[in-house]
Amino acid sequence: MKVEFTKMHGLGNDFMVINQVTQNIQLNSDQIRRLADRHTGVGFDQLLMVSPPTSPDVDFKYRIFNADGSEVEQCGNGARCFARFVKEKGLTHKEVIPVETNTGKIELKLVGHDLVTVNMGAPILEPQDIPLQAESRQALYKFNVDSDIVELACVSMGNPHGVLQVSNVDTAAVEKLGPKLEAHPRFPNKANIGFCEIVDRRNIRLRVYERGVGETQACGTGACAAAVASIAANLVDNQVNVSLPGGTLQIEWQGENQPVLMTGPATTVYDGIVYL
Ligand SMILES: N[C@@H](CCC[C@H](N)C(=O)O)C(=O)O
Repeated sequence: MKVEFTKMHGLGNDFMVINQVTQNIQLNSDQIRRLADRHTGVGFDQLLMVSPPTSPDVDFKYRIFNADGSEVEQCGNGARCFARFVKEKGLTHKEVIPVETNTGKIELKLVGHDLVTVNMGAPILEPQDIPLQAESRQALYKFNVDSDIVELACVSMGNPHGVLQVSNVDTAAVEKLGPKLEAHPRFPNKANIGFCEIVDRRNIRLRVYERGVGETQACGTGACAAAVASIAANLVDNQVNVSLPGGTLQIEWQGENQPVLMTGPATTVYDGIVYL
C-alpha cells in the first residue's frame, strides 16, 4: 500500500499526517506502531488522520493515534499542525476552522505566519469524567507509588492528565515516576503526567511523560492542564507562558467552565511517501 504523508511538528512534538480526504487508507495498530518506529519507520510521537466531517457544523474530522498504536481523544500540538496542514494543502481557505475530534468540536484560528490559536474547550475537573478513581473532586489527589505518596492535580483536556508540582524540572524524576503514574490504577484509561515548575506568576516550566509515547519535547494538552492546575491553585495569572523542552506555548484560562486558549507554532518538515 502506498501512503502519502506530511511530517510536521509543534515545538518538537512530531507527527505523521495522512490525508484521508484524498486517499483511501485505513491503518491498524500494528501498522501504526511500525510507522512510528524511529529506526525502521517514519518516526513520530503521534499519527494524525485527517478526514471529511461526520457532522455539518464542522469542516473536518481528525483522529489521533499515539506511537504505541492506541487511539486518543485530544492533542494540542496536533490540532495546530492539523490547521496548518489543511491550509497548506488547499483543503480550506478559512482562517478559523471548526473541527471534530473524538471528544467533540474544537476551533482553530490561524494567526500570522506560523502561529495557531486553539480553543480547546473547558477543562474537565470532575474525577469521574477525567476519568480518575476518587470519591470527590479535590485540588490534589494522593497516589501511592512504591512506598511514597505523590500528590497530583488531575485535569482532562479531552484526554487525561496528572500534574505534579516540582521545584526544578531539570532534575524531576520524569523517567522514574512517569511510567508508574501513567499506568497507575487510579487512572482507568491511563494518563499523561506533567512535571511542572512555577517560575513566577507569568511563567511555568514543564516536562510531560506522555501516555503511549514517553517523554516528548512538548505536549499541548499537557501545557493546558498544567496551566489550569496552576491557575486554579492561584499560583499563576490567567495568562501564562509554558516553556517545554521544545519551546514555549501561551495559555489563557479565565476560570471554571471557561475555555482554554492555547497559542503556539506549527511547522511542516517535509512531504513523503511510504509503502506498507
Ligand atoms: N502530544 C499531545 C498529546 C497526545 C495524546 C497523549 N499522548 C494522550 O495519550 O492523551 C499534545 O500536544 O497534546
